[in-house]
This record gives sequence, structure tokens and C-alpha cells, in this order.
Amino acid sequence: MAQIRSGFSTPYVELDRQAWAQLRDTTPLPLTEAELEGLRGTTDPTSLDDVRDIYLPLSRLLNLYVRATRQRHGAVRDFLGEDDRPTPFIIGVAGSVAVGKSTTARLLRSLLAQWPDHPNVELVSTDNFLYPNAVLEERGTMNRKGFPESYDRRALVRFVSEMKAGAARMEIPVYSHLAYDVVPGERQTVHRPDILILEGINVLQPPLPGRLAVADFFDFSIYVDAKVEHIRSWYLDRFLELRRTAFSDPRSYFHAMATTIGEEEAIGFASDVWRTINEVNLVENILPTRGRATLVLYKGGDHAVRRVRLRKT
Ligand SMILES: Nc1ncnc2c1ncn2[C@@H]1O[C@H](COP(=O)(O)OP(=O)(O)O)[C@@H](O)[C@H]1O
Ligand SMILES: CC(C)(COP(=O)(O)O)[C@@H](O)C(=O)NCCC(=O)O
Repeated sequence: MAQIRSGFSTPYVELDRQAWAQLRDTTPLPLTEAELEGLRGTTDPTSLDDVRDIYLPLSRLLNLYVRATRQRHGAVRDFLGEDDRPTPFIIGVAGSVAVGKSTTARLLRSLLAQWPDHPNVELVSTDNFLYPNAVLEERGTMNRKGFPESYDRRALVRFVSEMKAGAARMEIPVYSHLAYDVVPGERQTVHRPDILILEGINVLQPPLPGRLAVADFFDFSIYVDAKVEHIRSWYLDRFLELRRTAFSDPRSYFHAMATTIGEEEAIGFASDVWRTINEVNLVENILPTRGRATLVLYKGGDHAVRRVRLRKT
């Protein structure tokens, strides 16, 4: 089977894994198993087969997009009589908590940096723009972390628009999953890359009336999708794995989960966090943005991508 057909005209094409994999053409596989191991998130089983079948065609498509976008920018500069000024190609990576966005984003970073025409690829997560816990607590919204209003959207849009305008370097805050909070006083410097990947659950949110949203500056966007019940089980598996690893660090916000709290109670806690925060956010805010993505990766219960939907025009 190749293209999955529907009965009416559509600007989208949906391909099964096999048909998509063929679009890799001659793109080489520049990753070893050991390098892939360093890019995979906790409990994410993405394999070299997945890299070959899914991410190499995507890397090839993105390379074509970058070249075409540069040509278009050149045309506008010629029209304005302006000098050449580099501006990053911006890719958004959206999807639920625990769906595997960060693995997708890190893999793309590594593969895209192999192309000689765009070797500098920066990756930024929107969690750096979450309000600190103290602010969320003061507003009574600690249980809304990850919802659109929990981010400093003005600062996020300013960052992306200045990068798009060609800013040579920008400083942004730093979020720590270990501390479960923004790190006071710490800053990350982002130098102007050839490609900027912005990864976060809400990057495809439409703008508030009269405002801009980060997605207004994207040249390409990817939504990582899977059934809610699969993502829930990935979230719980990861929580239990983190309980065995990261949470045993005394600096971890969830340290008690690895010490005084038993496994059954920890599972109950994680299930509640999923049901009352992450699933609500997925259904109310994240899933409704899927239709806005240039490309959707549909994962099966084993994390492997089964189908790809691409917006053609
Ligand atoms: N409480 C936590 N402690 C340590 N690391 C975490 C915690 N929660 C999430 N992470 C890590 O943060 C990264 C981003 O997670 P998340 O936002 O859920 O997105 P995704 O699973 O789609 O990449 C993942 O690599 C995950 O392993
Ligand atoms: C930090 C997150 C909101 C993800 O943010 P993102 O990187 O997508 O901007 C998420 O990992 C999170 O902590 N959610 C809150 C509920 C929970 O503890 O899972």
C-alpha cells in the first residue's frame, strides 16, 4: 500500500510507513547505535530502523524546504534592494507531554546538522519560558503547568521573532526538570543558527486576538501524535523509570517519590497528574492544534511511527 486515499480533494497527503520510507531516496544514515542512544529520551525505544524509515526522509524534505525558503527570502531582499542577511529557518515540534517530542527534536537536530548547507542547528524547549513555580503558586495555577497561560508568551514570541529577524545572539531563561522549576539567575545563550527547532507542547497554539503566536514565525511544523491511552501509559512508564533514576537525586522535586512513597502510591500520584493536568491539556489545548501542523507523525502503541501526514501546499 502506498498513499492512503480519501474520497475528496485535500491539500494533505497521508502515507503509510513503507511509502514514506522510500522517500529517503539516497540520503545517507549518519548515526550509529551509540549516537542514537545519546539522543533517545527516558524509556523512548526509537530505533535505527525508525531513523532510516521516518527521520531520513524528513531530513531530506526539510533540506529541500530550507533551500526553497532561502530562495524566497533572497527574492524579497532583491525586491527591497537589501543586502543579504542570514535568518534562521524555524521548525516547531508540538505534541502531548510524554509523546516523545524531545527525541524527535534531538534526532532532527543531529540529522539536519549533517547537511553542508545548514550545519548549525539550535534546539530550544518552550519549558524555558514557563513562569517560575512561585508565580504559578501566587496565581493559584500550579496545577496548570504546561497550559498556554503558564508560559510567558510575550517573552517567547519576542525571542522567536527576534531570532527570525536575524538577531546574532539571545539570552533565555533555563528550566530544570530536576528542580521542576525555572533556575533562578541562569541563562542560556542562543547564537544565530541556520535552523532553530522550537519544541514544546503548545507551540502550535493560535495567537490571542490582536497578538502574534510563535507559530506565526514557523517555516515548518511537526505534530507528534498517538492515541491518548498509549501516551498515558508512556507517561506512567517514564514516571516509574524516573522514580528509579532521576528522582533518587536529593535535588529532585519528586525525591519523595523515590524514597518515602511506595510504588503503588507513586503510580496513583502519576495517574492523577496525568488525568487532571496533562490529559486535560492534551484534549483542550494541544490536540486542537494538530490540524495546523505541516507534518503529523502518527505513532503506534510501541512508539514506532505508522503513518505520516504532510501538507502539500
Ligand atoms: N520529572 C522529570 N524529571 C526528569 N526528567 C523529566 C521529567 N519529566 C520529563 N522529563 C524529561 O524531559 C523531557 C521532555 O519531556 P516532555 O515535555 O514530557 O516531552 P516529550 O516526552 O514529548 O519529549 C523528556 O526527555 C523527559 O524524559
Ligand atoms: C514542563 C512541561 C509542562 C513540558 O513543557 P514544554 O517543554 O512542552 O514547554 C511538562 O513536562 C510538565 O511538567 N507538565 C506538568 C505536569 C507533570 O508534572 O507532568
